[in-house]
Amino acid sequence: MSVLVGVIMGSKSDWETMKHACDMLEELGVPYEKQVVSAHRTPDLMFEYAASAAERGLKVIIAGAGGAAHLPGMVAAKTELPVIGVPVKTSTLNGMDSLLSIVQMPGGIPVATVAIGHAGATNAGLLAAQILGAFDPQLQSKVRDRRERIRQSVIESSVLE
Ligand SMILES: Nc1c(C(=O)O)ncn1[C@@H]1O[C@H](COP(=O)(O)O)[C@@H](O)[C@H]1O
Repeated sequence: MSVLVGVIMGSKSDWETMKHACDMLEELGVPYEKQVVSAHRTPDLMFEYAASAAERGLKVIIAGAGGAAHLPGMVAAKTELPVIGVPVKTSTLNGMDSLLSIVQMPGGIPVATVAIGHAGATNAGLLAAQILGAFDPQLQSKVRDRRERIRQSVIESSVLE
C-alpha cells in the first residue's frame, strides 16, 4: 500500500518523541514514511518535501520540532495537506517555546497542534489515522475498536480498593 502519512522532524534528537507517532501509525496499520527535515537547517529540502507531498500521494503530514519550532507552520504554508504539529519538549523551556511557535498560526494557514511531548506525538498519529479513517471504514473501525479497549480498561480499573 502506498505511503499515506509523512512524519517529519526538525532533528534526529526529536526521534525519541516522534517515534510515538510512528508507533501509533504502525499499530493501526497506516503506511507512513519518516524523515528529518528542517525549516532552518535544510530550507530547500523542506520546501521540496512540502511542495511535492500531495503529488507523491501523502494525505497527512505530522511535523514535530522543538524550540523555535517553525517546521510545522512552514510546511503548512507550502502544502494544502492537513499538517499536525507536535511540540517537542525542550530542556530550557519545557516545550512551551515549541508549543507557542506551532500553535499561533496566522489566519488561512492552519496547523492542528497537539500537546507537548510523547503523549502529543501519540495523539498526532491517532489524529492522522482518524482523518484517513473518515474515507476508510476499515481504518475507522480499527480506531473504534481501540477506543473500546481503552474504555473497557478504564472501567475495569475504575474501582479503587
Ligand atoms: N525547530 C527546529 C527546526 C525547524 O523548525 O525547522 N529545525 C530544527 N529544530 C529543532 O531544534 C532542536 C534542537 O536540535 P538539535 O538537537 O539537532 O540541536 C530540535 O528539537 C529540532 O526540532
